[in-house]
Amino acid sequence: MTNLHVLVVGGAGYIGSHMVKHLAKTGCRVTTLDNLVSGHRDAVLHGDFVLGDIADKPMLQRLFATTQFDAVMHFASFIQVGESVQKPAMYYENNVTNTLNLLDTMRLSGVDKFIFSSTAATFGEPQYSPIDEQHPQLPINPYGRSKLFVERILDDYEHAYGLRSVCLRYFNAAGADPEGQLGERHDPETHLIPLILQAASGRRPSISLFGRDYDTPDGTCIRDYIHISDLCSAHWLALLSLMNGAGSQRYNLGNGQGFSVHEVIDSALRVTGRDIKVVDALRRFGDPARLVADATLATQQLGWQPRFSDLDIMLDHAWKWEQRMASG
Ligand SMILES: NC(=O)c1ccc[n+]([C@@H]2O[C@H](COP(=O)([O-])OP(=O)(O)OC[C@H]3O[C@@H](n4cnc5c(N)ncnc54)[C@H](O)[C@@H]3O)[C@@H](O)[C@H]2O)c1
Ligand SMILES: O=c1ccn([C@@H]2O[C@H](COP(=O)(O)OP(=O)(O)O[C@H]3O[C@H](CO)[C@H](O)[C@H](O)[C@H]3O)[C@@H](O)[C@H]2O)c(=O)[nH]1
Repeated sequence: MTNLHVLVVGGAGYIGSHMVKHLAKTGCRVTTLDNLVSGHRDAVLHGDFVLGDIADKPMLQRLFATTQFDAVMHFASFIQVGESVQKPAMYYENNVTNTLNLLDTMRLSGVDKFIFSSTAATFGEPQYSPIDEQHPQLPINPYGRSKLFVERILDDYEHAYGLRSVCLRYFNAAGADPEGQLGERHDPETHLIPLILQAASGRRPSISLFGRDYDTPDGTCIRDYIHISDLCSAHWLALLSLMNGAGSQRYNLGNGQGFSVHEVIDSALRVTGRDIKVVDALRRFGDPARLVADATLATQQLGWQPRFSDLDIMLDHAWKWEQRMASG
């Protein structure tokens, strides 16, 4: 299926830009729609680029009236948990209201396949581990709730309008393009791995370690890091399943293997060979001790197999990108 035309909303961001490259490699036609609020124009390496905001309904209507898309992948949202607690209105507006603009334009234009970036944050405090799709979804912050609302809206839109969707609940996206062309470039950066690597490259004086008193073997939080390339392959398989007529699906995406903050720092020390100054800090509000995915359903139903589950490989790819950034 290489003659598909896919609209990638948020394709100038970290995950979206890798997806654009992945789709182009498969031979798909790709259009990126992004307002560049946090994305980068030079991260869109393939296809057409439309500068626009999904808040702008007339712009969406014009875009869908002039171009026939086979499917939409939606990466655009605000993504910081802490900020969502301070500014919930901003999060609900961009992540929910604006997503509704996109969905309504799609249904009125007859585009009925949608792949949505959901998150582990829809689950809230884990009741058991690893977290499968049956786990209750009880988010504890506006960011997680905004994503869960969209999941629920999508259930209703399939029922009423036949709009089929795959919600992919990523755990911790990590790594960078193995060919070194793309990587993570958030500003401000809040994610652990790029922050550690910025401390290694000298772009930051140190990394703060948020809490050593969690109920985990070394006292630091455990997360399930998933390589960006593996996220892209899951999106591709999800798209194929919708193209083949499957109904809506929801999948948790991770490696099923958790690494503590301490283990991530150790990996960065091995991979970079640099000194990394670690400063102990208080717990960050709202961080569960352990978040690990059970991604069995995605492996069984989509045939998805993560290729880069080795933590050092994720760090190595991210380090190559960080060295590029550090050298300007
Ligand atoms: N990074 C992670 O670990 C992670 C984990 C779980 C889920 N997610 C989800 O994956 C998606 C992508 O995350 P990311 O890390 O690539 O984020 P990102 O901030 O790098 O990318 C988001 C992109 O969307 C664009 N955008 C935002 N609002 C827009 C709007 N109204 N109109 C048009 N474009 C808009 C931004 O300019 C940016 O290019 C997000 O929806 C996020 O919630 C990310
Ligand atoms: O400077 C830092 C940054 C992070 N951490 C720790 O490192 C771990 C990972 O933190 P990240 O900020 O990298 O990632 P999160 O697990 O908080 O967030 C990820 O998972 C969330 C779901 O729970 C959201 O989806 C979010 O977008 C996604 O990046 C956490 O234990 C955090 O406390 C530190 O010790 N120091």
